[in-house]
Amino acid sequence: METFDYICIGGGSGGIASANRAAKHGKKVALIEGADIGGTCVNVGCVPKKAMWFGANVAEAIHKYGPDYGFDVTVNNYSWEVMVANRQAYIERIHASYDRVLGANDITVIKGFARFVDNKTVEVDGKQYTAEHITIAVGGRPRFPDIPGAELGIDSDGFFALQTQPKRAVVVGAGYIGVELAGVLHSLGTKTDLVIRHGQPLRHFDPMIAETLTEIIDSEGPALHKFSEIEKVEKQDDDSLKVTLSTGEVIETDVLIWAIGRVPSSDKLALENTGIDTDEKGFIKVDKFQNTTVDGVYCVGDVTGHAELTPVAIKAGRLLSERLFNGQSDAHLDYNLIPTVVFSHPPIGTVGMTEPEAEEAYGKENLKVYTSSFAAMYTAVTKHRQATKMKLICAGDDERVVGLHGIGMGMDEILQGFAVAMKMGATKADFDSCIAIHPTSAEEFVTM
Ligand SMILES: Cc1cc2nc3c(=O)[nH]c(=O)nc-3n(C[C@H](O)[C@H](O)[C@H](O)COP(=O)(O)OP(=O)(O)OC[C@H]3O[C@@H](n4cnc5c(N)ncnc54)[C@H](O)[C@@H]3O)c2cc1C
Ligand SMILES: NC(=O)c1ccc[n+]([C@@H]2O[C@H](COP(=O)([O-])OP(=O)(O)OC[C@H]3O[C@@H](n4cnc5c(N)ncnc54)[C@H](O)[C@@H]3O)[C@@H](O)[C@H]2O)c1
Repeated sequence: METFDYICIGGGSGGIASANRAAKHGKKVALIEGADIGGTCVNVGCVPKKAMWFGANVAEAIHKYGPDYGFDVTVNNYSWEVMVANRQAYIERIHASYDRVLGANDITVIKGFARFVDNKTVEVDGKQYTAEHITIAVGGRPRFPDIPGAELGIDSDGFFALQTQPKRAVVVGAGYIGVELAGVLHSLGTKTDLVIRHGQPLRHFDPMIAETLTEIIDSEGPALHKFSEIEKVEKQDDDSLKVTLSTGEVIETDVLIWAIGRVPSSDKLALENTGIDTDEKGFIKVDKFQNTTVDGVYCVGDVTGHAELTPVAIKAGRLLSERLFNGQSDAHLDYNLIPTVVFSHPPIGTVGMTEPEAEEAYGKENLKVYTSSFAAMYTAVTKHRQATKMKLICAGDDERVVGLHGIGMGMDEILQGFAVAMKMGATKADFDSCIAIHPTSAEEFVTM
């Protein structure tokens, strides 16, 4: 049995970050990864998604907005294949950079899937490893529904594996992934249908966001099928799919993409050999220090079920190593005010409470809500005017900003700085005291 100071199971966002930080503090570290280094974010998540979102924006600039800026362009061809090749080459460079850093930090990378033998021992391909400290960072995987023909569909991993552009696609799910993938496909020219169970996508976001996104999708596409579930999927003679909705509607398509949520990958760890508890969905239970129910075993990232975002996994992993190996006994992640962006068309940025959440927390009478609505200037000079909407939710006599929400072009890049201000406890007066940058969309947040 090989012994380390620290073992991280899962070479994704959380595992790599925690392993590198522990090694920086002089520890002998092993990182166990069964698939590609970088995990979900690098291989089948944030990175390839964002690359394709940029591609979709190029398509919109050429086809939708370019003509009104005076461009008379003839596009000879759009090659999905070229885009995929360049995207994957970029991902290969990220792999190489990870390998370099892990190597420079003297981290032992063990290829294979780990399972627990007992609280202190893990096994990979028949070989056993032990460490005083073990962190689980195994992330999750997409969920498939239990309906006839579900297996004929693909998930977000399958979407990134597509080597040619589908002419037609049905995307199912009203969350981040459904909205983002449907937006990308639609902008790149695939005839896209987005099927959702309720009346609006992203309905857990602030109502202004969900309403505005719905209005924009209703007018610009993709085709939105509300209050609809998929009843069955059938393969046709020409290999296309026939998708029957609960409304009786039938859609013929080339690909069906399930984006109905993800499940934690805790089920393959043989946790029954340990005292590690999970909840009923399989998420590993942790306290605020990322401790599991077993001493010396910790857990970070998506498999904890808290805020499934890459920077959250990274930060939790680094802070854990600071606590374990650098004497920072109180180091832990503050899960409040986590900013998040949905790369929809247009993008959405949100940090803090939604209006209903703030009403619940502070009482409606103690809130002041400021809003702004205008056409994004980039689109205002074209015939494709697109709304931008912003909202500030302020609480108490000092009008502390407790929620900031926006949908519109540029919102993805606008959010970060305002999130810093909110972390520092900014009030409406602080926002007002800052001089606007003109002409931008961001200035609306300081001129409401
Ligand atoms: C389509 C999509 C788009 C996304 N876009 C964004 C975005 O724009 N911004 C953002 O912040 N987040 C985004 N996310 C979420 C983000 O990818 C995750 O929150 C993040 O990757 C979680 O990191 P993690 O370390 O918990 O797990 P992961 O990154 O999933 O890494 C877990 C790793 O563990 C490995 N593993 C699993 N079981 C074992 C085992 N038994 N032994 C060894 N290794 C194992 C897996 O192979 C995997 O590599 C997106 C996710 C998806 C699916
Ligand atoms: N931009 C980003 O930061 C980004 C992008 C993608 C994913 N993520 C992260 O990954 C997580 C997972 O994303 P996701 O989109 O898979 O999950 P999600 O939980 O955001 O959305 C899943 C959606 O599927 C719906 N759904 C569930 N069962 C269904 C069924 N049987 N039929 C139809 N619809 C069904 C749900 O109502 C929900 O709207 C997100 O919560 C987010 O934290 C982040």
